Amino acid sequence: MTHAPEKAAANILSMNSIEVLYDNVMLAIKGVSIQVPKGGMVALLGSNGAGKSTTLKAISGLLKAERGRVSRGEISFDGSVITDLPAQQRVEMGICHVIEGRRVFEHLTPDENLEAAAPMAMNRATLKTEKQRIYEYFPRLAERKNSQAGYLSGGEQQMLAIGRALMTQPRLLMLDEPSLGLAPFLVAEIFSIIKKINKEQRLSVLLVEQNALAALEIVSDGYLIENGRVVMHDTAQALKANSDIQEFYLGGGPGTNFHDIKHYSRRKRWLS
Ligand SMILES: Nc1ncnc2c1ncn2[C@@H]1O[C@H](COP(=O)(O)OP(=O)(O)OP(=O)(O)O)[C@@H](O)[C@H]1O
Repeated sequence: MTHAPEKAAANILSMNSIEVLYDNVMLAIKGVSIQVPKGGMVALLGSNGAGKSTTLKAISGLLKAERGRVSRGEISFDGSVITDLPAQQRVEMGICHVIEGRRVFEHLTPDENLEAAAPMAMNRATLKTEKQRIYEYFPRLAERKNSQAGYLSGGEQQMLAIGRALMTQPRLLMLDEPSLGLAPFLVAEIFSIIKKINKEQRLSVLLVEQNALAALEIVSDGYLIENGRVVMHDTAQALKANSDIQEFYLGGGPGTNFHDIKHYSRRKRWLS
């Protein structure tokens, strides 16, 4: 593993030597430690099956629904240990996990989707202000706010999924593959909005992505996970300049196809 970037800011999330077991036998995460600074934006990169989604589920508490559990290590959120807390309690603390696949209520309008995501205790005036704030970040959603969400494009549904997450007024936003299946121009649009929200609201973001090129444009630093382990952690700038990362994840090497490159010795070492 390369050296970690130096950090002065306090961390909103600290995950220390976490192991995750599925079905009591399948060790999916093997001693992962990651930190997200308050107001920071960090990426979790890696290929299919590396353990990125499992890491997010360990933080949000969604493992239980999949017969998974944290078998070792500790997770702290803003100084409090949350490793064994129920998922709902973590939501109330401000942890919001947008799972892969842009889940929205397809039969409702975007406006109704946003309202349904708001905490029960939110009053009408705040609800209106919060929706307005989200429409300002996502003008495309404002244009379609009274259409049926099921008829929105993939990019608009992803915007709505993020908008729904923002309605919960999170302190840590975790996004799982927001770029999945989207055209590059839409990925660029959505990522620049995420960056804007991070900067303007000082919202801490943990971004899981296979699209390393897009992710490294907006985060301050990133962790590379392979086979359930962190194999590299560095600043986004250093990761972009790293020849292994360029070869295997940024398409800069001799082969961009996974089947072409999987025999490279360094990556084989990461996967061992
Ligand atoms: N519910 C589950 N039960 C058993 N094994 C699982 C479960 N979910 C994931 N795994 C296994 O855990 C490992 C990590 O999977 P995970 O979904 O976290 O990877 P990922 O990096 O998010 O990959 P992808 O980008 O394909 O979603 C994989 O080997 C996967 O098969």
